[in-house]
Amino acid sequence: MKILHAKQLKEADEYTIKRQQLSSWQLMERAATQLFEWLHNRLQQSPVTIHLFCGTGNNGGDGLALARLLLEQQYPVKVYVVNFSEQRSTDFLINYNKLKELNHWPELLKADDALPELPPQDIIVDAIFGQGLNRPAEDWVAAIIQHINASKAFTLAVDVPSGMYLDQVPKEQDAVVQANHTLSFQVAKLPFFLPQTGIFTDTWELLDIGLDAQYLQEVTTDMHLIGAMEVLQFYKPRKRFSHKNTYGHVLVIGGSYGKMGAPMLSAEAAMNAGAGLVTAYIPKCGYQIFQTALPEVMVLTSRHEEYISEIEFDLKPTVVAFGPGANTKEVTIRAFRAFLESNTLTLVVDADGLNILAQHQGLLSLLPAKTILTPHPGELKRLIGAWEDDFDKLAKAKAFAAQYDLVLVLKDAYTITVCEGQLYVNTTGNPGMATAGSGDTLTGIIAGLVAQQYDPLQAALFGVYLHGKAGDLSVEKNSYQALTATEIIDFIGDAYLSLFEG
Ligand SMILES: NC(=O)C1=CN([C@@H]2O[C@H](COP(=O)(O)OP(=O)(O)OC[C@H]3O[C@@H](n4cnc5c(N)ncnc54)[C@H](O)[C@@H]3O)[C@@H](O)[C@H]2O)[C@@H](O)CC1
Ligand SMILES: [K+]
Repeated sequence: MKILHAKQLKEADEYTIKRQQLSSWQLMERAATQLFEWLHNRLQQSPVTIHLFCGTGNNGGDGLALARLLLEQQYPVKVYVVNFSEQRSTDFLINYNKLKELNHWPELLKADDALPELPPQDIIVDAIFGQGLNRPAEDWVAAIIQHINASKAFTLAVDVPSGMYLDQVPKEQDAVVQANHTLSFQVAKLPFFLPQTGIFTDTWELLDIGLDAQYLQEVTTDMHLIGAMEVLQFYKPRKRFSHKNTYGHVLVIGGSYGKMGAPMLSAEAAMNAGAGLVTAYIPKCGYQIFQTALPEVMVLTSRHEEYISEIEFDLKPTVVAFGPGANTKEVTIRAFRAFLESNTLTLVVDADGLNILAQHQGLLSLLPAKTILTPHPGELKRLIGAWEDDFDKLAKAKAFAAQYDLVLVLKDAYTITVCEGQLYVNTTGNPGMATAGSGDTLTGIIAGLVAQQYDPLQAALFGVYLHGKAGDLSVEKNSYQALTATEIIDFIGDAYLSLFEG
């Protein structure tokens, strides 16, 4: 699914109005009807007081139209117009008049007005600002937002929590509505997925308001949401007439004394993701434990007992995953450099591999095209330097990925993969996955997919999706707290199966 920029969302509106021969008021009515039905389905006429805070633009217009639909069904409704501008939008005015025709007069809120009481059992609808926000709210409007946030009432935001921008982080956090749920129109918004802005709504969902399908299909964007539908488009079914060599050979290079679990998790995950063969290249001290714990995995050892001292092997892997548990000893760095100088295989680099690249940035130009790097925020900062905010982080990540022709997987609550100027936002995963070894399993899954002939970008997108889905399926049985990396591996199979359910 596409994620659109504010300008494109406006265009989608305009095309819809033109092609479906609607008035803009009718489109707003569609939006308000969807909002109404959402609430009505849940409230079933229970007499809960609904406080609607409406701005003077179209977001406010949505709020006023919703208030009318609620009043028509006898819901107790209190409407406040946050009167921040005398320039009221046309559709705001139409809906304002329609409300008055029902003999309902909204309360106008201006600077210094007393604010209404908002008891915890009531519902607040936030329709102050939508996508049109283009500067910080004035102090008295921010005070209304703070008043909403101080209430324990359930807060439902219309389109976006008021104060949230589509393309920047708000300067003042407390001038943004803290929504319990957001009902957003048709298309997902980038700030829902970023750590600094995603915090303004606990949950969100999209309401289909019938925007022009042709426009949505044809518009080109650089932001994409990746779910089951998207990964199924490049899913490769297993062939009946095939053998283990059909599905490639992953070589996992890593491990050091005390950190042998990391490459074990990667190797096992690569196996479960479907690689034909997996070999681990580790320091000698890990030999026995590897051979005992993972009978499917072949093992080569480096000469040193406790860490990788050279990388020399006499086999032809399809893909190399370097880094899990590898350590950053000088001798390991030298071995990695020598390996990179002659390597042409697709590479996945994680953990200490990323730390080595961050410390020795000259090595970056030795990476083959479309090398997959999988940094968590700390590793990313070491690689690309500090950023001002999440939007700046994405801009810097794009530039870095372009400079070295990388597939850059930015691990986070919503992992974003960056490649050739495009952002791919993953939709699976949960906070239980913030646990030791989770990243090592992701590295293994991605390598396992490259082995099966997915191109590096597809492998990264599919790998991130499967990893998150495995985590989601696992918490259904295990809870967030008890989720471990090993369980993520155990659920890779269920994650595959879930692609074909419903
Ligand atoms: N296809 C869609 O996405 C649809 C959008 N609709 C609604 O329209 C909204 C966008 O409406 P608008 O463009 O009118 O904008 P908003 O209602 O978000 O903002 C109101 C206006 O206030 C002004 N403004 C911006 N920042 C301000 C500030 N800090 N203080 C005071 N004034 C400020 C701007 O001129 C802006 O146009 C969407 O968020 C959505 O709720 C719906 O009506 C239905 C269709
Ligand atoms: K809003």
